[in-house]
Amino acid sequence: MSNRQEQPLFHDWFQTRGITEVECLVTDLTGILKGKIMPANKYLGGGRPRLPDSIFIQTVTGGYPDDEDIHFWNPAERDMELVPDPSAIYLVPWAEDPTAQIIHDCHYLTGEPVELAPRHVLKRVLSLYEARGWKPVVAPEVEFFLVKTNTDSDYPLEPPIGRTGRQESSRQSFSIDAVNEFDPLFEEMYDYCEAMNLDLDTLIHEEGAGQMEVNFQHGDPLKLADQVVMFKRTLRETALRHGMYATFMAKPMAGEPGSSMHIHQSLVDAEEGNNLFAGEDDQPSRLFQQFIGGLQRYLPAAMPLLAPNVNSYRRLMRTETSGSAPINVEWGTDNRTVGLRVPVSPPEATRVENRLAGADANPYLVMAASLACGYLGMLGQLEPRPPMVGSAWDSGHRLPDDIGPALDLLRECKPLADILGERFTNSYLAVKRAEHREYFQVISSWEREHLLLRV
Ligand SMILES: NC(=O)CC[C@H](N)C(=O)O
Repeated sequence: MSNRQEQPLFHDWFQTRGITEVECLVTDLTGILKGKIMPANKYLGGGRPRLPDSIFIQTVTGGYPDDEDIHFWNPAERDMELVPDPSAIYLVPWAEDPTAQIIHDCHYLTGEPVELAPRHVLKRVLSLYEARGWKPVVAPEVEFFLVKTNTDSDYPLEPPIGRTGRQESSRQSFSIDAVNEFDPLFEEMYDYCEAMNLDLDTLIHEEGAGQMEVNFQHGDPLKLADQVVMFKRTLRETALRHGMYATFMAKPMAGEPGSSMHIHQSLVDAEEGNNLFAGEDDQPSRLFQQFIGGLQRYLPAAMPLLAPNVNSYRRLMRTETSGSAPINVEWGTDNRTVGLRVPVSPPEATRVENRLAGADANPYLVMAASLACGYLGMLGQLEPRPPMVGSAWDSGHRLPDDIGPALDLLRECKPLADILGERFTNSYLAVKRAEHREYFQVISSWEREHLLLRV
């Protein structure tokens, strides 16, 4: 690829901030940032950085799927060129030397985009909307826990010590002072986010000990997925600087609720900007109903993208500490027991909040999957089931309860694979199966506790 239209823009951006170093970033399937670090002058003057496309068939532990799962794979790793997105350039506010971090797309040397890249998968879904004159709008809400640093993986995580020198020991949902326990950390987090132009809206204390949530301003899905990736990195870094870990695991502690990544979704006319989910007489539109019909039909098969780890399904179990994590695909007005909540709002803000994804998921893939399901519903004019009134905890259409059955559903769902891309879907399935097999080789403390001397 020889065009370099973005070069003058980067040149000015770098010059204004005295940038000496560039981190070229690509998100892998898990959401881990991979890439290359380059001196700024080399980045501006030289060729584009390259990576092998095998970064997209790596498991979270850095392994690769077995041969039988990967028969579709070309054994020769192909090189990809990293192409920067000029709208995804951020400062690294904690770096000593002025450093830029830029999110890149991946292209083969022939110029075709790499279908395995999560950012490409989201772009692919968005292009289907664009072709119909539709523009989806999303607002993510991301939960996380602050925990004490922990270097022994066999040892359970613990809530951190706040400014008072104490650990939280009761439910502190929405408490301002429980957030302020970590004031120096959050002050720095806000400074960093401001320096990076991340559109944070609110910060609240969630139900768990040391569990918080940030909400983002609604906007374009690609931009917001980029921002969630950047936010996770920023918060992890800030917490480390304050002697803690920030974790986005879906269920980090057994006796505490899990962490979600709720996504509010609406649809606007690309030209006029009016909300297409708002109907006549304050009623939601047919498109809105069909979007929900699509979520209900296809989300069970999309669960491996919304709940991608063994740990994700621990959040989705009905227990005393499951803490409003829904385990169904029902919908209802202002109902937090359903997977698809419709907040009470003026017609122009008509939207549905998909509450199923865990905070551990890759935001590009969560948005791609959820928007793909809604798109299929609108295309097929699917009718939703009647809205749920009252609690859906013990009723409603169930979801797969583990990653294994969830992967089986995805493998059998051709309409989703067609939208997300067949090569991507096959690779994703193979990588997740490999991770599941690897997990199964670890003998847990539960087995030692209960089986060692009894069976
Ligand atoms: N704010 C909430 O609704 C809590 C969500 C819950 N923590 C979950 O994992 O889904």
